[in-house]
Amino acid sequence: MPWSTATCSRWARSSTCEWLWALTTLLALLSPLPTWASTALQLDRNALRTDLVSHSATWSTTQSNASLEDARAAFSNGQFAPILGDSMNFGFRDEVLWLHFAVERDARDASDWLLMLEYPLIDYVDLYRLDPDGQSHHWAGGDRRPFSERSFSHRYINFSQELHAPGRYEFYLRARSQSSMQIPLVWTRSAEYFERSQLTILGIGAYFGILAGLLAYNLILYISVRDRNFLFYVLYAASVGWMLLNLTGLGFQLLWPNAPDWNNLAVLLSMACSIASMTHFTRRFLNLQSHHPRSDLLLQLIIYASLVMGAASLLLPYHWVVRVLTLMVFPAALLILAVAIQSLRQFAPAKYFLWAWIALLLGIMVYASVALGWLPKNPFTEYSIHIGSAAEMVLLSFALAYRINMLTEANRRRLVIAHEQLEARVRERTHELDETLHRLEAANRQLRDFSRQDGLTGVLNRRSFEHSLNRAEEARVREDRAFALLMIDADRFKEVNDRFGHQAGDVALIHIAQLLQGPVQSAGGQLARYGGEEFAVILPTVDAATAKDLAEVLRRVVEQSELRHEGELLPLSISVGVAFRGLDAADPLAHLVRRADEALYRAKQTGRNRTVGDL
Ligand SMILES: Nc1nc2c(ncn2[C@@H]2O[C@H](COP(=O)(O)OP(=O)(O)OP(=O)(O)O)[C@@H](O)[C@H]2O)c(=O)[nH]1
Repeated sequence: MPWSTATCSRWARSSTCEWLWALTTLLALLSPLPTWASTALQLDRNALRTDLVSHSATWSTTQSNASLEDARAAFSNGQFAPILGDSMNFGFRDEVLWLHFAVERDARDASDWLLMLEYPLIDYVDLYRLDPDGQSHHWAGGDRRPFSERSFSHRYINFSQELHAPGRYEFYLRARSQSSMQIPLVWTRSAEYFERSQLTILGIGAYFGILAGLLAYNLILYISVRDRNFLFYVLYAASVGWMLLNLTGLGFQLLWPNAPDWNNLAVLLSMACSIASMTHFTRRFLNLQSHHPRSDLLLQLIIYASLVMGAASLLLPYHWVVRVLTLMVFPAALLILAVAIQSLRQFAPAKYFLWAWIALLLGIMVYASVALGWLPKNPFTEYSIHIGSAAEMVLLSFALAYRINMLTEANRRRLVIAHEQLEARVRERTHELDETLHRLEAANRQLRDFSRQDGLTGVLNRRSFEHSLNRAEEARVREDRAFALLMIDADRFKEVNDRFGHQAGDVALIHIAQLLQGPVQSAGGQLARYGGEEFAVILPTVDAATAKDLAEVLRRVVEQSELRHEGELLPLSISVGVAFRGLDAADPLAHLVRRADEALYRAKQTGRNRTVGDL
C-alpha cells in the first residue's frame, strides 16, 4: 500500500507520540511529493475544520531575530517553499520556521474562528495577521510562555480569530522549538472544535482514571503486603502517567500553567523515569538477576543510561537529551519483549507480563496501521496507544497479583510440608520420650522395690522395716491404732547350712518367707527380713492375744511344711517372740524391739519351735 500524505499527517499530529518522532519523520520522507497549492482558504460556513497544510508555505531561516517585515520580504521574494508531504512535522531543527497562509472571508461569513496548533510542545509561537484594511495584529503563544497567554485554556496552542470585515487576511506564523517541530495547524470554529473534543476528553480522562485506580490499588497492596514489586509497579505507572500528562499538554494546562520552564524539563525527566522504572520493574518481576543475568546486565545499562540522561536534562540542551531518550525507547522495548519470551519457560507469571507488553505494542501497531491507512480511523484506533497502555497496566497488575499468589501458594506448600515434617518429628520424639519415660518409670519402680525389698526373699528389707515401724508408731499415737511386733528366727539354721549347703539354706529362707507372707498379709500385717535368718512382722491389732495367735499360726505353718533338698527333708521350724504396743505405751519405740527380741530369746531358751509373748 502506498504512503498516503494524509495518514502521515495524522500520525505526526499525535501529541502523545513525541518519542515516535523519528518514525514519523521517516514516513514523511518516504511520501511522494505533493502538489502544492498556495491558495487562500475560502471560509465556508460549512467547512468546520480545515487542515492548513495545503494552504501553507514555509521559510526556514537561521536569523533568529527576523521580523514580520523580513518574513513579508522573504515571501515576496519567493523564499517561502511548499511543504513536503502532507505532514506539518518538520523534525528537530535549530532554525526559526515561518509559515504563511491566507484566509478569504466573504460577506456572509460569521465570526468565532479559531486557529489551533494541535501539538502542545512548541516552545515559541508568534502569529501575525494582516487585515484587508492594512491593520496588523500579533499573538504570542508556545509552551515556554505562560499558559494564560492562550485564547482558550486548552492543552493545544490556540489563537481565537475575529475576522470583522470581508476580504483577504494574511497570516505569518513564526515558530521556534527545541522539541520536534510539529505544527499541524487547523482552522476551525471554536464552538464546533470544543464540542468535538468531548469524546477525546472522555477517553483521556478514562485513561488517567484507570491509571490512577491501578496506582492507588497497587500502592495499598504494597503497604499491606510489603512486596517491593508493587512499589516498582506504582513508580512505573506514575512515571508513565506523568509522561503522558506532559506529552498531551495536560500537565501544563492543569498543574503548572505558570511554570513553562519546568513544563519542558518535566517532559525529559518523565521520559527518563518511565524508561528506568519500566526496565527496573521488568528486572524485578521476571527475577532476571537469577534467571537471565546477561539480559539483566543489559537492562541495568539502560536504567543507568536513562537516569544519567534524566540528570543531564538539567544541564544539556533539550533537543540533545530528547533525541537520546527517544532512541533508547527502541532497544529497551525490544529487549523487554525478548526477556519476557525468554522467561516463559522458567517463570509462569512471565506469560501475563508478555501479554501486557504485547498489549502496549499492539496499541502502537494499531496506531501505526491507522497512520498507514491500513485501518480506519475511529475513537478506538485513534486512541489505541492509550488503550494499549491502559490494557498493559491492567494486565501488569494482574500479573503482579498472579505472581504474588503463586509465590504465596509455593510458600504455603513449603510451610505445610515443613509443618508436616515437624509434626512427624515431634510425634517421633514424643513417642521416643514416652518410651523412655516408661522405661524410666519401670526402672524407678524396680529401683524403689529393690531399695525396699530384700534381695533374697522378696519381702521388705531391714530399712523398710524401720520405716514401717515408725509409721505404725505414728498411726498409733495419732490415730489410736495399737500394734504388735513379732520377731521370728529360723531354728538351728546353721545346721541346715552345714548339712545341706548354703544354697539349700537360701532356698529354705525363701521358703519360710513365702510361708509367712500369706497369713501376715491376710491379717493386714507387714513381713520383713530383719537380718540373716531372722524375720519381723508388724501387725496392726487391738490386743496382744490376736498377735500371739498369729505367731502361733506362723510357727505351725513352718513346722508343718515340707521342704526337700536332693530328696532329703529339711528340718524347718521357727521361734517367735511377740511384743504388743498398746495405746497407753509411753516408752521409746526401741523398747518394743528389745522386748520382742527378749521374748524370742526366751523362746529359744525354752526349746525353740515355740512362741513367747512379752505381753
Ligand atoms: N544360707 C544362708 N545362711 C544364712 C544366711 N544368713 C545367716 N545364715 C546362717 O544362719 C546361721 C545362723 O546361725 P546361728 O546364729 O548360730 O543360729 P542357729 O544355728 O540358727 O541356732 P539358733 O538360732 O540358736 O536356733 C549361720 O550359720 C549363718 O551363716 C543366709 O542369707 N543364707
